[in-house]
Amino acid sequence: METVKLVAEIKSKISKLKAEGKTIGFVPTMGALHKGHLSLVDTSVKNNDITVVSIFVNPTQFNNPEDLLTYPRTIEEDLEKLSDCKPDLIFIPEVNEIYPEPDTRIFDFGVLDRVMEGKKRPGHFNGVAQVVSKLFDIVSPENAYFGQKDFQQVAVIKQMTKDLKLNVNIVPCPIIREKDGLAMSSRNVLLSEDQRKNACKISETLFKARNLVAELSVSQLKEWVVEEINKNNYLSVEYFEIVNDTTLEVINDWNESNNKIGCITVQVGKTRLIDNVTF
Ligand SMILES: Nc1ncnc2c1ncn2[C@@H]1O[C@H](COP(=O)(O)OP(=O)(O)OP(=O)(O)O)[C@@H](O)[C@H]1O
Ligand SMILES: CC(C)(CO)[C@@H](O)C(=O)[O-]
Ligand code: BAL
Repeated sequence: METVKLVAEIKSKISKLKAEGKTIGFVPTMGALHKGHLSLVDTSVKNNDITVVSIFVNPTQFNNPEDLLTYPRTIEEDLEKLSDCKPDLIFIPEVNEIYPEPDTRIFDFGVLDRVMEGKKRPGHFNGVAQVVSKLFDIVSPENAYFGQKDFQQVAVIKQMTKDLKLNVNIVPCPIIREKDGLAMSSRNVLLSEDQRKNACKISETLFKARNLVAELSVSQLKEWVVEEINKNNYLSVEYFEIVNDTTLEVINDWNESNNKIGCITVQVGKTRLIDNVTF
């Protein structure tokens, strides 16, 4: 496992590997790694000759300056955890390596960016698209691995790859959860002990909701989920939407689509957590 900081250096290493016919798998991350990230790395290592992991807290995707400032940074521990998964290259660039000048590109993802996280975090997915397109250009992967926890992000990145005609296969990977059901997330370390204990109510409620589909209409079920979670003093639902899992259009009737996903964002003190389940 080798750590590289410079764009020119990683590009040159990758072009040599490609000339030898090696396939490249890529796992972009913002660090503060947990078993969710490591599951993506394991999948890439299994399915590619070479795995590249990037650790870069991308400033252009943060709409909230305090969120950027408090985002957990644990590089030494991250490298330690990664060494067990045996990826080949770890790319840890400084901000000016990725943005030698400001990225002024504006992407249009239509509905994909107008609902849920796109609506609540203006500019967020534009920043994600900026950094991921730059990273794809640097790493030239055949396969890139993303977690389904960030369900909307996967949809946006698939669309970006199509729009920019990039030859990268986007591989969505399942959500890895803590024992009590809480979706693993780098931001979980920001929770107090009490907040952490109560946060499992989010996934618990989503799983219970799946059993209520036969009894409740879409709007009744949405109300039930929000009320159930908000009963807990530590949790405050920002939104819960049930959407078509491809178009992300909001669903008002169970028969509108076969493939439905319920996406939630919950404020736990100052920390925003997201999760989702299929319906
Ligand atoms: N619990 C999880 N299971 C599977 N993949 C995950 C999980 N958590 C994050 N990932 C994926 O890891 C990649 C990097 O995510 P990122 O570094 O933002 O971590 P994160 O845990 O999502 O942090 P946060 O949500 O606090 O930003 C993304 O593709 C993300 O979807
Ligand atoms: C894909 C990503 C690494 C881009 O900064 C980030 O949004 C993330 O960690 O999910
Ligand atoms: N995992 C998504 C990155 C973010 O919240 O900015």
